[in-house]
Amino acid sequence: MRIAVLSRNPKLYSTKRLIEAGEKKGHEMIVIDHSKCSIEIEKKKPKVYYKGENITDVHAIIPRIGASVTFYGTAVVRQFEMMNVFSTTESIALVRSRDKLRSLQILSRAGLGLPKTVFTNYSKDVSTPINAVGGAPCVIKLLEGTQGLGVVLAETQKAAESVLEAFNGLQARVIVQEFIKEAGGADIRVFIIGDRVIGAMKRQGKEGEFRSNLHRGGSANIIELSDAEERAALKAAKAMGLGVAGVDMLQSERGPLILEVNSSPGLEGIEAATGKNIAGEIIKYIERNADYDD
Ligand SMILES: Nc1ncnc2c1ncn2[C@@H]1O[C@H](COP(=O)(O)OP(=O)(O)OP(=O)(O)O)[C@@H](O)[C@H]1O
Ligand SMILES: [Mg+2]
Ligand SMILES: [Mg+2]
Repeated sequence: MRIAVLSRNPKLYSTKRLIEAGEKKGHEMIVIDHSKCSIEIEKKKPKVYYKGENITDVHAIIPRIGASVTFYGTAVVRQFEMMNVFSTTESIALVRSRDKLRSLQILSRAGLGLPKTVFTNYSKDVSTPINAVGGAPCVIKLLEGTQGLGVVLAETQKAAESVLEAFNGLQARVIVQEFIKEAGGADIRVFIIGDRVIGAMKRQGKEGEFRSNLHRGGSANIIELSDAEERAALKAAKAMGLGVAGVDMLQSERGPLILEVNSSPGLEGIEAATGKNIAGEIIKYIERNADYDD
């Protein structure tokens, strides 16, 4: 098969690993920088151009679309779908996953445990949303934050109110969320491919840090999931329509609580923590699902 990894940087760990894993299984692997593609639309003849070349003979794509290029990257993925190319991430699911609020709404409908979350339209009344999640301490998150940036723990009612006032005054979109103290600065990342859990790790924030993101200095270890955690992760990925997903959850007194579902989950942390060939599993997923005759 000819498989394209949509990635802006061929040197990234995840991109390199996917290329390596695909080549090992005898596939022709190429990297396409989606931000440099152009899209041609006319009756029944969808085309993607990259570096002046019409891309015609790709059997599958693996989108690795960064948060800053979601709009254009999704358009390129959608165009490949129009060309009947199999994508490990459907464009519609990619869009869904990039909106924290929309994601939480979908997960809530699926009946999944979530930290209680409130969203208002830059409301001047800041005490009501804070009280609705149980008052301080509470978490205030920028909707478009990533890698733990834009996630604030407000420890007192006064701090929560002034942070929320500041964000609302700047017209920055934020959610106010119940703080899950018993998670102890840790979360669980579950890596899902198809309808199976491929690996899971527990990430612990560094001393004195409530955010467990590896980018914020957290550390990761392999973990055995409980049945409830495994079920919740699979259900979350399914509700979002993602075939490849990184589900983040907190362990709480009332069971697993889903934080978010990532559509381009990184491979480095999870491969290191679990010692598994996750890139190889993504290639196998393509082999099972892409339409291709030898
Ligand atoms: N409600 C909460 N209660 C306790 N801890 C939380 C809560 N929300 C987030 N955290 C901690 O903060 C970390 C970062 O939060 P979150 O995953 O929501 O934002 P993000 O990592 O910036 O988003 P993204 O993963 O999209 O980049 C989580 O991994 C978790 O450790
Ligand atoms: Mg996160
Ligand atoms: Mg994320």
